[in-house]
Amino acid sequence: MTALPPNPAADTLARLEATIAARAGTDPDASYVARLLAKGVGKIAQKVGEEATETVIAAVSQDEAALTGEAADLLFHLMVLLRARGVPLAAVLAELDRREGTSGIAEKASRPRS
Ligand SMILES: N=c1c2ncn([C@@H]3O[C@H](COP(=O)(O)OP(=O)(O)OP(=O)(O)O)[C@@H](O)[C@H]3O)c2ncn1[C@@H]1O[C@H](COP(=O)(O)O)[C@@H](O)[C@H]1O
Repeated sequence: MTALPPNPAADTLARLEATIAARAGTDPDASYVARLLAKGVGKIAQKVGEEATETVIAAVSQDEAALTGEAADLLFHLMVLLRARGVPLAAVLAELDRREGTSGIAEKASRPRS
């Protein structure tokens, strides 16, 4: 089997997932992650929605640096939301792996008509 090349992006997200897990249940006054998790899924989901909106605004009206920052905020809050719902990053990555090579256009065309 051919070895896969190193994947720094996946490493970064895996480290972030471990940090988020380590913060769960710690002092909310000392950790933003702990504070978010203590607020529950509803509040975290709301934050993800807000960060998604800010990312969209940056994409259409701001520079690359602003978009990069908002995208990082969005990914971070999404990772906290996954933790709050008990969905491991590996499950999301496995779903992306499963989709690899399937054209979005072909997949949509294969859906049963409603
Ligand atoms: N990547 C991040 C990260 N990105 C953004 N943020 C925080 O997310 C918050 C978002 O700011 P906003 O202005 O949108 O939100 P807010 O106004 O403070 O919140 P609201 O009360 O208005 O909802 C800020 O406090 C940012 O500092 C992050 N906080 C933490 N991390 C990572 O999580 C790790 C653990 O952080 P702590 O739990 O704080 O130790 C850190 O070492 C980082 O690796």
